Amino acid sequence: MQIPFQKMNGAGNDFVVIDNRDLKFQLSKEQIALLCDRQRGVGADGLLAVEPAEKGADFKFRYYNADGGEAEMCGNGARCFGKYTAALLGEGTSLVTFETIAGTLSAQIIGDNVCIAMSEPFDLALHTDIKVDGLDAEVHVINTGVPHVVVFVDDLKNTDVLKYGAALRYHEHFAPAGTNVNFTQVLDAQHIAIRTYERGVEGETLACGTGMTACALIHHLLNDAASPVSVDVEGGETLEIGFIPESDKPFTGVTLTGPADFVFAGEITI
Ligand SMILES: N[C@@H](CCC[C@H](N)C(=O)O)C(=O)O
Repeated sequence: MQIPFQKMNGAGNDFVVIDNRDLKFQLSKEQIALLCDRQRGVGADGLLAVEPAEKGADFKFRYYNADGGEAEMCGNGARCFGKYTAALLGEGTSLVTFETIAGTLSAQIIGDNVCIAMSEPFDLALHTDIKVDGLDAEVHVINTGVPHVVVFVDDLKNTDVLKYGAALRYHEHFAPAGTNVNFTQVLDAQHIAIRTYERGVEGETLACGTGMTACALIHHLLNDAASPVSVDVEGGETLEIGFIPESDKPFTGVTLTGPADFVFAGEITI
């Protein structure tokens, strides 16, 4: 089977994007994992497929992790998907809507950046009693489209993201679905840095959009940060999270703004 693809990058989180509007590709988990394999395939943290909308939006968004498993949403992927599908709709398109498992979202193209209107967060739990050996820090939980754990640390650079990330990702509390795990350091009231262990990649990625959203929102709840919060990611970029705090639910109006870049286009036979 020959598959034309576009390789894209959102703040160092990279994706294979395929146009499947005619649903001609029915890829298995193994085939998706092969496309994402950095030695045997194109290489990426995940695969995005553009499919026809079913609920009135412009498109349907499908996201698969590098292991071939489908996830509900991907923040950096959503920015890449927004930029890719805006180009499909024609030059000058600045707003695209798409259906994800986490709800219908929109992407606004603003110069080189893309701003995603995110789904309403849920499953918020601050100061949980979840513990892992050797990690002396509180664990906070929130779902920003996919499940996330947030741990505040004083020394992000020297935090063992792989060890503690894997311990929390596979913690019985989150079984069987598992969770993504973010370590975050407060730089100042409006500025944090994060490193993320991603479920489905089973390692650290250079950025995680839903993860930085989770960290910024919990930074607001615990430390009273105002909107927007700037977030430094391991890939070197700084992105912005906006939100409207609510009295009767965690947040509305959550936005994720950052880069989305075309890297190269190609065709692969699998
Ligand atoms: N890279 C992502 C999140 C992708 C999904 C995640 N690995 C999961 O399985 O929940 C992002 O930018 O949000």
